[in-house]
Amino acid sequence: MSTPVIEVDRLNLKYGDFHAVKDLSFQVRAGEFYALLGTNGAGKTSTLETIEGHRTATSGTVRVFGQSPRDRRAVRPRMGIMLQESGFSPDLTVLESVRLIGKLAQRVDRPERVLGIVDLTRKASTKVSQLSGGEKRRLDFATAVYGAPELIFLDEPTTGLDIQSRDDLWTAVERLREDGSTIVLTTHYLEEAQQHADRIGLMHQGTFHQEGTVSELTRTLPSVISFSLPTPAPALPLAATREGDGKFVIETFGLQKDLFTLLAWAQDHAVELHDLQAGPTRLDDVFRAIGNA
Ligand SMILES: Nc1ncnc2c1ncn2[C@@H]1O[C@H](COP(=O)(O)OP(=O)(O)OP(=O)(O)O)[C@@H](O)[C@H]1O
Repeated sequence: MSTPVIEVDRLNLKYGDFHAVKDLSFQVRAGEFYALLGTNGAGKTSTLETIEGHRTATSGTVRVFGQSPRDRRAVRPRMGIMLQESGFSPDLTVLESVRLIGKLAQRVDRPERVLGIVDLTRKASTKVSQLSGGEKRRLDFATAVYGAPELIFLDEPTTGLDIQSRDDLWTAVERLREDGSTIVLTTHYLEEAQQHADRIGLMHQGTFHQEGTVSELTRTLPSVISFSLPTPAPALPLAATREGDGKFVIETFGLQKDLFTLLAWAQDHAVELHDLQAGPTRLDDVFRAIGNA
């Protein structure tokens, strides 16, 4: 098997007496989409900054493309990093900023192509200071896209973007993946991680609370069926919790079977189930469960 793109082995990070990352180990393989998620202060940024070469580990090892991320000349041109704030000079135009990205990244590309991908072609000669928040975010995305790097870090990439821009960003990311890029995402928009990530590392207080595919993370919690009933209604065929406004919730590890039982019962009794919803656990629920663990 080929060398993983990222190897983190028993990483520890301390800020003075505070132990922010504790014995963390994980790997990201070539072409994989890995989401590093977690509660506030879990240690995601500290971990990513170490992988990106901005921070030195207190102990443990981090390898990127088999090399130390501190070896910037070897590693840096192969990674594109979209930070939460890129800090472009407000006096530069969009096109000048993209050219600067290219120089710093040391990757070959055409700035006009990159402007097209981030949908800023019409703003090429606009100064950065005059861009809207969403346009600035799309310019940040250009740092990750320029020269289609092998490894791409996306830190809260869709914050402040409208739906169209979000869809466009994910389409661009999927295209980069098709061309073989490895993606590492951090986000608090869990549905985006659920939709796009192959594997998720879920951090809490410096370590992994869970790590695995989306279905491995969500299968530990029951699926949910919810509906409202007109009153009066015959007795339900399954145990359900009654919430306010005539709403019922069934938690189940046998979603298909229980849904069938419920629908057959409704059919037999000519009962109409209002606002019927049924689905697997969402990542949000896995997160909420951390607090209850
Ligand atoms: N330079 C620093 N000095 C001292 N403590 C720090 C420093 N940077 C981070 N920390 C602490 O380390 C812990 C982990 O921080 P980190 O920014 O890595 O978390 P995070 O998972 O990215 O959080 P969030 O989701 O809130 O951005 C936090 O408790 C934070 O207060």
